[in-house]
Amino acid sequence: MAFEGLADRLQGTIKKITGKGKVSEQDVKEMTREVRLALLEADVNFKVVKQLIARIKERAVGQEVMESLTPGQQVIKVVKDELTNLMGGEQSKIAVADRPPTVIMMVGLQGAGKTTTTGKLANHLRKKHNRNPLLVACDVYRPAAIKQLETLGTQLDMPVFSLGIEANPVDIANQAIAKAKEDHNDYVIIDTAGRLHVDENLMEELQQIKTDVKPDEIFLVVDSMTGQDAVNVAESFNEQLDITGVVLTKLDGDTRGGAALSIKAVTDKPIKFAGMGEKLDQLEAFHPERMASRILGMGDVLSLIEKAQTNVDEKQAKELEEKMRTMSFTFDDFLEQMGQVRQMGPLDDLMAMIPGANKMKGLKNAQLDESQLTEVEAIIQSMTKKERQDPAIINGSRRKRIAKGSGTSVAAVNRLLKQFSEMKKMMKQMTNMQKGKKGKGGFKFPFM
Ligand SMILES: Nc1nc2c(ncn2[C@@H]2O[C@H](COP(=O)(O)OP(=O)(O)OP(=O)(O)O)[C@@H](O)[C@H]2O)c(=O)[nH]1
Repeated sequence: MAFEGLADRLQGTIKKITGKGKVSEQDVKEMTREVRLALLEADVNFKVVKQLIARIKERAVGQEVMESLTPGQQVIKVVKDELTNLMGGEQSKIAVADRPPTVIMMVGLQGAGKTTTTGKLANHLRKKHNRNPLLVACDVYRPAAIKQLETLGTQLDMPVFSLGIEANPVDIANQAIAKAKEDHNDYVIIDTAGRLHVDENLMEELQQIKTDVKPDEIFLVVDSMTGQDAVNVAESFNEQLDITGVVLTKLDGDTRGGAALSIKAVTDKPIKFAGMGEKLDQLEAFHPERMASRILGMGDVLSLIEKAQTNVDEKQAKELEEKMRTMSFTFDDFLEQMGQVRQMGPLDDLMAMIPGANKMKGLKNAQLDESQLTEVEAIIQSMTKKERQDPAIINGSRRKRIAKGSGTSVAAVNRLLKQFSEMKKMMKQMTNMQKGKKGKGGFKFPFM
């Protein structure tokens, strides 16, 4: 899970100070020392750490904390603010050219995930912004790279412009832009060549494309798992190309987060997007504040809601809400609900967005296991239609049969039936509470 190692350490540290009614300078000193160590261990650039700690210290012993009624919490707010600022403060939006098409040039080293990200970005622009991009294959040194982009284009059902490996990348880019104007593509995303290392010839070629094409954005794609190496690569590309933003890939596997926390401070260029998996819909706009929240275990409810809005069918959600209110929610609905939650991505990532979920005892290793979801689905599928609607009729011998049919155990079946009945009880209580408050039910199912 992204930032897991860093998050674990920081959360332990801040827990100690959160509840304090009084915060002494000594407390702040101890906390900042631990934060400093946690960040260095996460491979955050040491200069960046030094400056950050100085700012946290200054604010944490300042008036805003000392005169506050909840100094412990106020200190954590300072840490969160400063982490947010470190990652760029506000979310940085993607450019829109006055006259279409908007041209985005993708640059980066080989293997960083440039081509995959080109596809993901095109998908994001279409899904979230209703745009109609043209993808351009400018990596003429590797025929496989052109093929890879064409395959992505087919998967996404999007046009890909290529002139094979004989043409000059500057010509390809120019002709692609002319074609985009003709075909009314409002974005042109150029996938350029990568190299194993920062190399003079490559930079010259990229500079030529830049001078000729005048892109609205130059996105550097870096692999976040490479930590400070990614920061050094970003520094070189920025010096030579004056990039406009960074896309951090493979953040899903980056438990440390050193690149994410250092890149903005070192290059002064914002992180625009984060790659959270290999699939084409696993690209997220980068929100510094939400990321800081996740690192500090405060959850990221906004991203969760946005994910739910994209992946959960609104009509089905309304129907489900109605069923819950009228208490006619069955195992069939439960199965459907699970399917929708699954579409939202790996459970671990979802849980990281729920405030405090990582602190719930047993949740981390027990209930987050995908195989358990599969088990639950198998059990429900082994019930008869009648049983799914009214699980109270499932007696001892049926429990055994269901366990056998689903390849699980009677204990697992019993557990699920118990959980379901408890969930219904809880729904009833919540519905009653809502009724008491508003006179009318308005219960919302989690994730919706
Ligand atoms: N887990 C994970 N894998 C990713 C992500 N982004 C890219 N990858 C994987 O990283 C590998 C390299 O990606 P490519 O897109 O082929 O790399 P590239 O930078 O275009 O490489 P060149 O075309 O050689 O320059 C592929 O296996 C991708 O699936 C991400 O956000 N998360």
